[in-house]
Amino acid sequence: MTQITTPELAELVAENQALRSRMAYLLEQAERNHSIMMRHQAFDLEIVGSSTFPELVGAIFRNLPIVSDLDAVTLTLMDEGADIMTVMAKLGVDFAAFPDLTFVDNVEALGFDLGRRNAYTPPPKPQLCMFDPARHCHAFPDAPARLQSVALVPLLRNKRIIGSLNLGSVDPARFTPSLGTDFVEHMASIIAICLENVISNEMLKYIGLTDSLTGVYNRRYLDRRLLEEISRARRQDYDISVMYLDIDHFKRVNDTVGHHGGDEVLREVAARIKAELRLSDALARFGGEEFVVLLINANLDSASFVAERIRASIAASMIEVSPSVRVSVTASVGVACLDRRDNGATVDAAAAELIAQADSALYQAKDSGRNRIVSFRPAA
Ligand SMILES: Nc1nc2c(ncn2[C@@H]2O[C@H](COP(=O)(O)OP(=O)(O)OP(=O)(O)O)[C@@H](O)[C@H]2O)c(=O)[nH]1
Repeated sequence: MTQITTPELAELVAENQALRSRMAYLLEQAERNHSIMMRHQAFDLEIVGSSTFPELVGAIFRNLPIVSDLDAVTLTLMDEGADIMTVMAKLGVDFAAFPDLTFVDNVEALGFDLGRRNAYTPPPKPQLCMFDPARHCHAFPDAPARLQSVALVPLLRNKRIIGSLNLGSVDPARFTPSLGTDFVEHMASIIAICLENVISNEMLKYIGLTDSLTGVYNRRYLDRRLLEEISRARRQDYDISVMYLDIDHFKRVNDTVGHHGGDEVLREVAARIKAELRLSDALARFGGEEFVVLLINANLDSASFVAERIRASIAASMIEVSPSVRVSVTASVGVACLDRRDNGATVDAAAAELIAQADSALYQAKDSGRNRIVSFRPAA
């Protein structure tokens, strides 16, 4: 039997200790990686589950800095023609709540190295580099102090660049050109899918709620909104009114200037009505040459006052339907205010009643000569 000498024993003990501490270190690393992976999985699940644009963008800005231990996260989205911004604003998205979200109207403004591109050119790679305020001011409009290194990661859908996910750190070694980009590319691909998904959902929602000719809301939207507003007005005890507007002798307008000219008149009338309203009011085309306006926090007198302003603005000047053709139009308006003494009626019944009252006032306006407003006065 061989004897272990004291020095050999000491060496073995030291080796054992080194192995133990190495194993403890590896275990700690594995646990850390596991917890990072779990956090990222939870993040992925949250963004995949976001059904609206503000929900998704909010989740990214709120969680990604924590999950990925970042000091700045911003998003730049491609929005040629400002369609996304317009639709989101119409759907009530408050952009002031997302200062780290910006839009550009051309892909060059994203700052990627695009070179000469054709259908076969691979998509641009993420840029990992030191933060340069002059070069990166668009990606980080509100860069935190001491920002040192950044990653600008293209958001790609079917090789199309839909934007850029911009990550920043105060650690200069966090994003360097020599670092692998698989991880950030994977993260950006999930974010890109989610963004494309919610944006197209919001677009569909918008198309389903708006009138394609005039761009104002359609009847479906107003019917739904009216129910919500009646419930809220009852709860919070304020007045809401409805205005039913019909262009006078519109058949004659069409006969005179043609159907396209008539369409132009409808657009201009919608614009003139809108110009007299507050942001909280809702304007819808109910069909044909009829528009309905829902006025929030307006009693019969103030709604009638707004209606008179609208009537006057439509009658005030001729509408140019083409460079050489102009036409004069007038409109009749019926106005009614929600009767809040009648709290027993269901919200549906109250909505139908309110519209019917405005409609009957409109008929009176037509009957008594057109180009006028009539307010519905309920029996005392
Ligand atoms: N250009 C255009 N015309 C439309 C549209 N929808 C409905 N109309 C026309 O609107 C006209 C409505 O005519 P009427 O309902 O008879 O009413 P009016 O001529 O406005 O007469 P009063 O309402 O009684 O003042 C019809 O000629 C429809 O063809 C549209 O989207 N575009």
